[in-house]
Amino acid sequence: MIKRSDFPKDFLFGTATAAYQIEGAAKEDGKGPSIWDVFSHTPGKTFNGDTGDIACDHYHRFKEDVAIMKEIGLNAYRFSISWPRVMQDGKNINQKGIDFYNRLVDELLENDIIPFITLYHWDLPYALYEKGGWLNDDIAMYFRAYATLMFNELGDRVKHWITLNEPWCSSFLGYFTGEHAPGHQNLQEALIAAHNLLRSHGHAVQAFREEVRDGKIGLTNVVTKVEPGDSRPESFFVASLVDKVINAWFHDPVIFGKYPEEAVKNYVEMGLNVPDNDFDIISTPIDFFGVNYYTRTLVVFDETNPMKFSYVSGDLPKTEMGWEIYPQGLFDMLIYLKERYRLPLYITENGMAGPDKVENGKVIDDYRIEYLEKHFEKALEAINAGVNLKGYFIWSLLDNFEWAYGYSKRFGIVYVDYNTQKRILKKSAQWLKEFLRS
Ligand SMILES: CO[C@H](O)c1c[n+]2c([nH]1)[C@H](O)[C@@H](O)[C@H](O)[C@H]2CO
Repeated sequence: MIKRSDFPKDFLFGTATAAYQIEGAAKEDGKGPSIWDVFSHTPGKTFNGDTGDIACDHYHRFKEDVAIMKEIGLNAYRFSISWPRVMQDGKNINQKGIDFYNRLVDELLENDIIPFITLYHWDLPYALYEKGGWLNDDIAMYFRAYATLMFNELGDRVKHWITLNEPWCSSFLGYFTGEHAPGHQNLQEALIAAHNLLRSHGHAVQAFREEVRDGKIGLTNVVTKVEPGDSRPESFFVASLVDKVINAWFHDPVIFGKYPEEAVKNYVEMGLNVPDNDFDIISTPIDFFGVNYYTRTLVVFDETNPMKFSYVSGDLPKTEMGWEIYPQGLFDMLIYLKERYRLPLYITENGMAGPDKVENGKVIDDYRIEYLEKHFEKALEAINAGVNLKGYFIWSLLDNFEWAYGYSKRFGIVYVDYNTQKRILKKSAQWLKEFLRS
């Protein structure tokens, strides 16, 4: 049985959340609309028409939520800042919004919890979307100004920053598949958005070096073990390409100053233009990568698809998201990232959606305890294999707004009754509390 004492003494165990998924107060104290406020209010875009208008009401209940982290014994907390809450139109400063984050940071520090801030977790100010959003090259300057503001406001107390959460999702789900805000379906736009997200990342890192000299800054990406779903050589080929797009497209430019050539060639052969400017800014040195790992990805060759591949579902046990439970993939990808990029790593998200039900006032989520235990074991195995892994943030502290799935998927170690906003520590939270003392 794995114990906390098996991990390095200074290893961080935390939970992760995001502003739009938990805060609520969507129009309070001067907050402006984000693309997710508009997208979730657009009929048909989210399960049941769910929105983040109230969510977990964390904007008003943050002290209670910090107290829960403290009770469990967590020593770190990753959260995101709502850009339109602190700059309603992406430009003008909203002091009331900034004051909320000052209160949250102070509450965390008073409870000996280290804050990790994500500057962008998908909630772009709608006013900037109306100026072209991630398709407008000027967005990098707006993002730099926003980042500089937050570094100046919180950088005296917050020493760990993440520029972007999963730019792959923001660009490919937001501009190609259309599953996420702003709901475009254009692969060329996705490539332009991806590049402007990376340019914005680079500008924020440059601003950070000027404003917070004693801090650490990184980038969090989707990381998934991509494998062929059958034994055809063509499937091995497309799996290698998909691997480059998901696992290298947003890592390579930041470290090597260029996109993975195989993937560039594939896009060019499709008649697409791959942006190639500002790689010197994009590759401004960072201090760590954040790793969001949940599952593996199986792909097969599919000539009926313009992209020549299709996702397929594997035979392993799955979570409520339909994602296979595959802890070995975490180990494999941590080793891959270490050997390719040689940077310190934090697991900035790992967790599962479960069929969580309240019975007699309790939520018995043994499946989540098993999931976490198996992934903790693989993280420790990676550390013992030489990976410089410095922390692990469980997704998530609270059940929350799961984007297009609305409130139908529960990832929290703490159950949220959305009718009453009552929090109930699930069995997994109790297990974690014991683990952190072991
Ligand atoms: C393949 O999973 C992705 O890496 C991923 C999973 N998740 C994420 N990214 C996002 O960062 C969170 O906002 C989601 O709530 C969370 C759970 O879906």
